[in-house]
Amino acid sequence: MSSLVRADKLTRILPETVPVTLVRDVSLSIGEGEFVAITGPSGSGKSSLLYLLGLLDLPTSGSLTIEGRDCATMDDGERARLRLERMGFVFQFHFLLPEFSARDNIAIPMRKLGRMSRREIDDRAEELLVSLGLGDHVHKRPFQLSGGQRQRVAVARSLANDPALLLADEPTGSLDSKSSEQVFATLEGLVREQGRTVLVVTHDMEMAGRMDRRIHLVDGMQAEPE
Ligand SMILES: Nc1ncnc2c1ncn2[C@@H]1O[C@H](COP(=O)(O)OP(=O)(O)OP(=O)(O)O)[C@@H](O)[C@H]1O
Repeated sequence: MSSLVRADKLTRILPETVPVTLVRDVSLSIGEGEFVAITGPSGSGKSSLLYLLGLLDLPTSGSLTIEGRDCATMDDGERARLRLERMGFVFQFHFLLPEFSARDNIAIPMRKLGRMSRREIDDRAEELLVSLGLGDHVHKRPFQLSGGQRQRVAVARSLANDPALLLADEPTGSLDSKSSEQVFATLEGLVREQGRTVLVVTHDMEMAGRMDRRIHLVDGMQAEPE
């Protein structure tokens, strides 16, 4: 299995008067098609690690390669391009634009990438919605959808540019148990049926147990899962 993400002693320290360590010496390798949980107590650095792996934050030291490319040598524009082309993000809150339909929300990253015609973009957005069981909701706006449906639209949006890596930060954290299960099943399907690579920050040990493996953090450092 080739390594999609490789981190070596990744460390992020905030340069406050008293420096704050968010992540310290995390080394990992994530292969294509893996479904990986990032777990740990509240405040252990899970989101901070995900932001580093997703190039949303920069490490203080250590190295990170994505698809064999050293991220330290990239400028802001190159990192933004890599995120847009190769990564998808899902957060605890959906961050859909309220005035746009489900389809038009999904179109946004494709328009930004600028590789397809408007027609192609609309078709792909609809296909993504259909593939996630949301074919009846193409033209609905976020307020017309349930919490779980909105989050699945956010998952569809994260897939818009066909990312190699999907990063999700507590994607079921604000959902009821039924919607959580649907969103989790959607993410699981992306790995098991489409061979995508998905990293999920989660507090939910039952969900983490259904994934391929766990990266467990305590005080910003890797630890054995309890
Ligand atoms: N900008 C910041 N300034 C100061 N401290 C911060 C900042 N960002 C994060 N922290 C602290 O760093 C630690 C790690 O935060 P992080 O959000 O990564 O943890 P987490 O494991 O994702 O937590 P949770 O499960 O509660 O979301 C926490 O103690 C947090 O309070």
